[in-house]
Amino acid sequence: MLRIAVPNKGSLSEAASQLLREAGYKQRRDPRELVLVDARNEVEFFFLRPRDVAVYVGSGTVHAGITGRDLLLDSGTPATEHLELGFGGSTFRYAAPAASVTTVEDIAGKRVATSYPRLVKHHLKSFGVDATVVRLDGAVESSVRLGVADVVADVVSTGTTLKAAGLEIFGEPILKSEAILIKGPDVSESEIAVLTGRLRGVLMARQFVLVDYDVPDDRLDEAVAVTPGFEAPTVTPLHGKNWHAVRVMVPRSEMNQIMDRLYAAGARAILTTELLAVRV
Ligand SMILES: Nc1ncnc2c1ncn2[C@@H]1O[C@H](COP(=O)(O)OP(=O)(O)OP(=O)(O)O)[C@@H](O)[C@H]1O
Ligand SMILES: O=P(O)(O)OC[C@H]1O[C@H](OP(=O)(O)OP(=O)(O)O)[C@H](O)[C@@H]1O
Ligand SMILES: [Mg+2]
Repeated sequence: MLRIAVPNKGSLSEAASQLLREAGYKQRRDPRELVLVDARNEVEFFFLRPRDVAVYVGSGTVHAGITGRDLLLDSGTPATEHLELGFGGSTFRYAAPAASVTTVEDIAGKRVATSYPRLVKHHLKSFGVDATVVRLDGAVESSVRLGVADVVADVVSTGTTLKAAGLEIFGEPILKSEAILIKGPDVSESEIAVLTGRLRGVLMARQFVLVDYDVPDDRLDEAVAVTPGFEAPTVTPLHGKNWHAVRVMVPRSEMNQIMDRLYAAGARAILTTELLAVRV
């Protein structure tokens, strides 16, 4: 049975379970459940602390897991990134009280508070900067005000937490993170091919919509040029009319612009439909 680790709390937990649910897997109803067997899909889910997911996957006791790229890199385990999951996006950045520290080089000799010590030490080393890394469990932004650090290195999403703590980001992002599927060092692609295919299918169904339209034969090429699809659109003649019907996938984010352009190209009865799941 395939063993998959899922964050049991925190920012990634709900979205990870929702993604798995949409991919046809059973997910827990009670947030206190730690293990769940999905016998029909031959998968066992382990709900673990987000930070521990990479530890289990890296040690080989669990085949695959969902975590953040920042957590994977900080873990130092041999688990590897397999698939970007399109949620839990954040950047990992340095911040300090305005004007006190403005470049990575300025951190030399100072104290940096973080929950990601390995990641930060590695980054400082790559810049040749010698500094003291203070490891904290969370609420890192308070460390400067409370006098245990001069600089913080932490996850930034909206920036609200930093602002409230009177800190400003400086330097380039240390890392761009998002939720990812990771796999163990000895797990082959084929072992997790069904899981990967299903997750890709859900991500694709979220990113694309299906567009149907009718178009006069003499403007078919013009309309098809607007919606080339992946391979080629499905084009079917309409009965008793010099028109064709076209069915094609288009990016959800461009859906309305594409519908406008299709209308201008003579297409009519333009319909957009949500996709539930996709296999490509
Ligand atoms: N505000 C946020 N927006 C987006 N992603 C975030 C945010 N905060 C954390 N993350 C991401 O979530 C993952 C783990 O962070 P999370 O806060 O869920 O775990 P934790 O800090 O270990 O747990 P907890 O906060 O419950 O102690 C990381 O990959 C991080 O990048
Ligand atoms: O830029 P923002 O949108 O404000 O989000 C970033 C904050 O979210 C996370 O904190 P979390 O809630 O996980 O608390 P923690 O520090 O205790 O982990 C992260 O550690 C930052 O503090
Ligand atoms: Mg957190």
